[in-house]
Amino acid sequence: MALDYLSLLNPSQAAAVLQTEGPCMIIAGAGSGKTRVLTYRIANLLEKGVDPFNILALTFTNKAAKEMRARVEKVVGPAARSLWMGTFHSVFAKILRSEADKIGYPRSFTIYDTQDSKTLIGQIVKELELDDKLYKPSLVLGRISAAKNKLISVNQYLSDAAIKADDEAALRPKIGVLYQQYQQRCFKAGAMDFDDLLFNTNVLFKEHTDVLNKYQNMFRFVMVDEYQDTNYSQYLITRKLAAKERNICVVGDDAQSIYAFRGADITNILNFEKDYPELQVFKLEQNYRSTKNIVWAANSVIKNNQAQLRKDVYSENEEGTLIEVLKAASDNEEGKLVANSIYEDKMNGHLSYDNFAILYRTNAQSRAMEEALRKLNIRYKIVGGLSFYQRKEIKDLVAYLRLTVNQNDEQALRRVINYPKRGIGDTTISKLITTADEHNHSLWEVVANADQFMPARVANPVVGFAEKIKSYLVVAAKEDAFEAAKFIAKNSGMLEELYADKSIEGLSRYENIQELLNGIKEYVDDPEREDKSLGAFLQDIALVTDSDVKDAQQDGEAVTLMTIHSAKGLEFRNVYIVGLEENLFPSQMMITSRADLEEERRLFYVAITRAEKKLTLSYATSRYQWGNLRSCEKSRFLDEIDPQYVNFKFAAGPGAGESPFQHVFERRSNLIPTAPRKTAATKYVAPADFTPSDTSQLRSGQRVEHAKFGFGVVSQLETQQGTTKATILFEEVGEKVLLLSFAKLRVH
Ligand SMILES: Nc1ncnc2c1ncn2[C@@H]1O[C@H](COP(=O)(O)OP(=O)(O)OP(=O)(O)O)[C@@H](O)[C@H]1O
Ligand SMILES: [Mg+2]
Repeated sequence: MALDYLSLLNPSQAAAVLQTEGPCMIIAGAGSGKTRVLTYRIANLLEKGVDPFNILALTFTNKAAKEMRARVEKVVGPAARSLWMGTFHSVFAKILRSEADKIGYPRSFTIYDTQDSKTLIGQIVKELELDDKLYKPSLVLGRISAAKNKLISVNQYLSDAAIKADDEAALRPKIGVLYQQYQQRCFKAGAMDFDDLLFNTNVLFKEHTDVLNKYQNMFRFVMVDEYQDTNYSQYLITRKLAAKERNICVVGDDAQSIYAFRGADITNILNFEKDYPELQVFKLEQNYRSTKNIVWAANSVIKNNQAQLRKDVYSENEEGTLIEVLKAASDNEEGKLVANSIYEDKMNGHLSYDNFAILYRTNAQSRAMEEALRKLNIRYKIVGGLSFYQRKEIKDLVAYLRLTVNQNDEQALRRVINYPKRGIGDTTISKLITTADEHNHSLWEVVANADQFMPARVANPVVGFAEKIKSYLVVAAKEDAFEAAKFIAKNSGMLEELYADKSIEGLSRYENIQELLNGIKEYVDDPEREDKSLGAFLQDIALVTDSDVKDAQQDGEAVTLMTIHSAKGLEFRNVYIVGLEENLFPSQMMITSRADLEEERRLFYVAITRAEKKLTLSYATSRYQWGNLRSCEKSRFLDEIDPQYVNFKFAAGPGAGESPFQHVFERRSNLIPTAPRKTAATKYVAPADFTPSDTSQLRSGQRVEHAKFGFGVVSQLETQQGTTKATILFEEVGEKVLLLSFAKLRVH
């Protein structure tokens, strides 16, 4: 035995690890070692001689899977590499890659991301001439997604009286029709969205018992982490797979269920008991992660929830420091307080920036934090948010790659048919789309044969485009993903177009493309990679969660910034939970019922329990929202923590609201040599995700933000020969006259 792992477990944990046959469930508190038990359980099975191909372990993020695999490898060696381990989506996408043809999809199906789905829905709404305010793509997609997660097919949706009544009551009677159209279009395009990956796996297993049998025999041992967050569709897949051998082990914590809004269903835990009467249940109550104070505080919060299985979580670790609360006058000041506190703790405790995490409710809150960290020259990485693969130029090139692998991919085709510009106008594109619809052809078929029904002048560039894509197909068939992508980037004209743009933004777009090519190179150079094709690479990136992308990009020690949702299962020495204000956390949008409030509270519980040694909470008394400064009230959650575990010392006293650290902060900024001395406290720093707005409707008097000059107000607009010049009075640099077409402004 490479490692005596049983000595690293308490008796209940060890019992759960040794119980390898039959169904078992561990529903236990945060930090009690559930994930550790799963890991060692797998190691134990392998040591008992079980073939790694017979073990399926489902985790919540790709990152968690990677970590689990690494830990198993430490115990059992390279056998760990052959385990089936990953998120539901990645594992079943892989299975569909070899079985999709049985349910009518190509094996090389495309995976539509959320943005693709929304764009497609937007197009259908337009074509059906529906009100796009009523039928917002995100809302429609939400309804479709909820239906799919409950395994409600288009036909069931259209014929279900209760659903119909619901949609009619919401004045949105056409959702069923949109679902139908959307599904048809995806199918025709050979594409599946994220929910389809699970929905279609269910269809596959239902309609093809031979296939189900094959996987039942293969996955003799099934394990699921974070079971409380599975939805019905996922529940059914695991139930079907485990039906034969009944060796299924699930671990989770009902108090950490935070995905009800996406269809996660706590009744899956209750169903589990019904499905397997012979179930073995293990209890883990000792938290090994956090100090006593943190565990006590977390318990005092969660006990306000009515809907929960009673658990007694305790810690044998040191009592630790009290939980600190920081009160700031504004969101910017909140950022400063947090950045300063991180700096001090790192210096005083000789810690690494990796020990720190800042958690927030919404992605937008990262801006103030980023600004403050940058001013103190503290490295950070953002997990989630606008990821690399969300950037326009990356999506453009990826669209070319997708189209090369699957010509029916309509979203990809539309994205690049006239990019870079090749003389195919909007009217021509509309004509192509209507022709495809009228004749029930895919858009690609129409594009490739445009010369048959369009005058040569119009058809030539369209056919030329199709010829280009066909030539990429040939290259992709004989070259690896890197060579193919490089060829496509050049031949499509994208590289040239981006290279010609010498602005800072243009340069960074060009660099991003290079970065993508670097990434593909790294992918094909991996000695363990068997399939180096473009198709394999695309599948890989379609499934990387944002967190994984950032992970791969950043190295060196850095503070982690992320939403609480993406922090699930993770742990950090020092944790900051920021923005503890009413309407932000708990979120105004999410709380319309007691159940919603309880979900927000569970989210707070998840956040608190990420901390090992020190927890800091912060809030601001005013904050910009939609361009207006609003005053804020502190979150009710702060009052729910038993006050004996909290140190409110910064919130009271004269001058409350001003930063108690202000002087410290200023002094610090000056101490750090790399921070520019004079301007450290005031100089504008553009946020990392600076995305310019559409300025076609810009009016004078409007407040704008420029990546270099900061905030300002438009004082004059002047249009001559189609070129508009804007005179803007900037707060920091004074008046500037800018050409609107180049200016890259964000309108507030
Ligand atoms: N018996 C043990 N002895 C020492 N450390 C332990 C033991 N069990 C777990 N730990 C440590 O406690 C921490 C929490 O464990 P783990 O992440 O497995 O908990 P979890 O129940 O999965 O938490 P969460 O609910 O947040 O997912 C980890 O750092 C783990 O290594
Ligand atoms: Mg865990």
